[in-house]
Amino acid sequence: MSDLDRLERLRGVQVARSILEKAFSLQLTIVGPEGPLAHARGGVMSGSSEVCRTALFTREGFQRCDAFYRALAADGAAGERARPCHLGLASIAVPVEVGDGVVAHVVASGFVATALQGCAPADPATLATALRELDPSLVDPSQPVRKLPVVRGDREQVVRSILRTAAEEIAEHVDDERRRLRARAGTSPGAWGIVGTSPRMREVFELLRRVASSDAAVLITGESGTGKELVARALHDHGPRTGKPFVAQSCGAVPDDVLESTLFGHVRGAFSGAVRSGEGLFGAAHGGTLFLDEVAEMSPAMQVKLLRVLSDGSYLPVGDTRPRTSDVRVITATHRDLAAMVQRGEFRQDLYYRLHVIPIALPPLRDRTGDLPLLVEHFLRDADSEIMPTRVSASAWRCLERYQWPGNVRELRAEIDRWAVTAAGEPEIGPEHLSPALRDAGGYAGQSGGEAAAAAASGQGSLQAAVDGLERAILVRGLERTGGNRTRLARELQISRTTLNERIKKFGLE
Ligand SMILES: Nc1ncnc2c1ncn2[C@@H]1O[C@H](COP(=O)(O)OP(=O)(O)OP(=O)(O)O)[C@@H](O)[C@H]1O
Repeated sequence: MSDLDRLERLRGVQVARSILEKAFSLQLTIVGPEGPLAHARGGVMSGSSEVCRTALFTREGFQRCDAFYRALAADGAAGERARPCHLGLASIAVPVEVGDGVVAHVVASGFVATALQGCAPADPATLATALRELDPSLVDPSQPVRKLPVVRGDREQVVRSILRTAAEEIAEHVDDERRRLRARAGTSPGAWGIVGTSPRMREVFELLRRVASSDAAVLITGESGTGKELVARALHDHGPRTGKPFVAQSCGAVPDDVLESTLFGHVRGAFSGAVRSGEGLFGAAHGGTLFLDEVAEMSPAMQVKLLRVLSDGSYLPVGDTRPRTSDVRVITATHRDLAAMVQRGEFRQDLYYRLHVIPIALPPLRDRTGDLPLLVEHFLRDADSEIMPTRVSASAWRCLERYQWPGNVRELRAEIDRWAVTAAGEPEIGPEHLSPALRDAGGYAGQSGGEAAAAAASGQGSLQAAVDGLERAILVRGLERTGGNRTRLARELQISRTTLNERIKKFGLE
């Protein structure tokens, strides 16, 4: 259910609508920044007068009516206002104010006003001409024109106060909802369950805060392991669909027929092996969020099917002829440049526009190394291993910072999990405990002591390599500990200074 849907269902709004319809034959519409909800669905507003319905049945009439409401919502004028629509019919709009902003308008429209400032009483002949202009085939438009609801001066105040009551109820609801979301999400990074305080991540959090409470389509881009699924889940958890299902599916490397039945379900006998019907993910995620990862990998045929369900919420299970509908917020992600794919004709442009209403670009880890300390702390805490050191030496930090992290945060997490083995029982994490690629990045070549120990313990590799690895690790740590004081280190290791020098040279530790 979208935000506007919820507003339409508020009790105060329903009562106001019913009074306006029954006592005044007027329609009530909530108009958000994207226009009226009923229009967004391609429908006619409830209680529309016959004239409005007639006009709305033509494409041109629908577009003009929609443009009128959008202009009304975008109009910067403060306070209540009365305007004539494209047909010359009157409307009264009351703003819904939350904080210092206007989030929507509650509008009564489609009537003739006898004494409304800014709206001359509509003249039936002009109206009939306006209707015929929309569609010359309209049969005698003067008929519906005669049945137009009329609001006389004295009743206008009653209409306004009904609209105000509805607007106040909506404002209260939006305010409550915002406070609730702020309390849960806040703007603080940690509150999203996503670690990072770098400027790039702060921009991401700000975007998340703005879009979590809406149903707007979000396209998350970023290299593999940058946290795209984490972000999609955070959007779900901090939005109005929390508590409903969150379902994730990758579209990469999945054959079309499998992906189709996974997403849309199938009926019994639809394909060999389909002994019973199966609900697809669109059905399973009803009311919640469906996260489609690697959306760029979808075949053209699947792109058409996705476009359809995004357009009107309907889809066909494999082997079925009856369309189903589902209310799902779809969030998509890709590591590819979708805009460039559209240009090359590899991805449908119409689908692209549907998907990337709100683009969120996640930076690669190498572009936000300032977040490394927090991330490392976070994963060390997560690893919760009693034998793993929680301190990282300065030289190990140098490796972490210089490394390019092609696998991004996922790779960092795996690296830290590895330390539970390579650095078990050590006082701190040193370069020798890191993976070879990380050590190389920091200028510490060779096999680490931890690796050598792990290899020796598992009986893999030569004994000499294991002994060398251990010896090297002892020297590296010793040099760090003593600040490079070889006399002290030689004493500690109970070897001569000459032997120590030889060893240091052998392992290239000068
Ligand atoms: N900023 C972050 N804070 C904490 N954990 C993170 C962050 N970013 C990513 N992670 C963790 O890294 C791992 C990978 O994240 P995720 O699966 O969301 O990445 P992805 O971009 O969707 O990857 P792929 O494109 O390969 O599917 C997960 O374990 C996730 O929890």
